[in-house]
Amino acid sequence: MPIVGGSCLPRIRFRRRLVVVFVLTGQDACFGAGPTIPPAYVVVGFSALMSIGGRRGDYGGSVPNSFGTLISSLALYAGSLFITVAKQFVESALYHSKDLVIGNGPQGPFDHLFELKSPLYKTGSLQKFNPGDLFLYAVTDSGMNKKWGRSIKDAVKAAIEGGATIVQLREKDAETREFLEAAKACVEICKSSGVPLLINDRIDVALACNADGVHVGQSDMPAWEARELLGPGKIIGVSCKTLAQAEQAWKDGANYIGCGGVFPTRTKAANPTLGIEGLRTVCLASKLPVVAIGGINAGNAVSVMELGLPNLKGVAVVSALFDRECVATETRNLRSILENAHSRS
Ligand SMILES: Cc1ncc(COP(=O)(O)OP(=O)(O)O)c(N)n1
Ligand SMILES: Cc1ncsc1CCOP(=O)(O)O
Repeated sequence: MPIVGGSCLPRIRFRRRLVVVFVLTGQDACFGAGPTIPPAYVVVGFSALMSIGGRRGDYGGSVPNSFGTLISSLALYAGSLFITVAKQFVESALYHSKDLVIGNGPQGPFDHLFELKSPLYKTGSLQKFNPGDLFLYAVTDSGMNKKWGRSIKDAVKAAIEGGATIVQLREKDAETREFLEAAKACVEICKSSGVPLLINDRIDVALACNADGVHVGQSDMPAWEARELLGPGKIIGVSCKTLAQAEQAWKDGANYIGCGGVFPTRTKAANPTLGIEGLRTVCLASKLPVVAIGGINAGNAVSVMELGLPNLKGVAVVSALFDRECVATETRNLRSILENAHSRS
């Protein structure tokens, strides 16, 4: 601080100069590798010095000159030191607990660890993922939308109108440039409705259109590498069929897993079916929220929701929404079925 020069200090007695120097330098000081001195330390140091300096009665009577002031200052100092040490202790415990599995439950008790360690968390710019958004996950398919004469943009608009809570652009056949243009338009639509938009597989497209995140499969870029590229504020979903894959997704910093195919589907070729029991097994082991996918429609969605597992947050659907004439109507219908089932469970 440039003003901590003797000539810049006001004309005051030596002890009070000492106090001013202490206050001005103390606010940026560090003890060894420890934390920055919080303002409370500075205040305490200030009042302690004033109480010592005050013994000779040279401060004009505005600060009480007492041993009590010194004692309460020291008590305040001890209190704030305790809070700092306790905070470090808890953060360190969370850090070292990252890979602990507690029972077989789905709770994932330390899943906020990543956010705690993130610098963005401290600046308040970390976008929090809400697992409840997985409730009705609309996953697009360019082939189906073409078949019904819809653009990706219109399909996404209709799904949101019908009540989709999150959208994924899964455009397997699209050219990159065409896909990026469509993705940018969908980002705008989703942003204005407060619905997160994820891109299937294409981290490059997700970055270019500033999507809310990506969904990756077991043969795509590993989630931890996607996380490094996207940063802590983006949503990452991983397809998982096994307990080991679910465990890995958690370790890699994913936000949720997509588990399926639960029922047989024609949308994804050569995709083994897990069945409801397979879904249950993965959900019970997963420390991340789960969305079920594969052959889910208005006729069987209730059997998925009725599993009643706390980390099974919803269903992801392609053909039951997009291989239909009216996307908004199908989405609305499925949403109401899910809500009814949810309120009963
Ligand atoms: C929510 C959700 N879950 C699973 C998948 C399947 O993803 P992936 O294994 O990458 O297969 P493709 O979608 O790429 O065929 C998904 N897309 N979404
Ligand atoms: C992408 C994907 N991953 C597992 S099953 C599946 C297809 C889901 O499509 P649909 O909802 O039409 O069965």
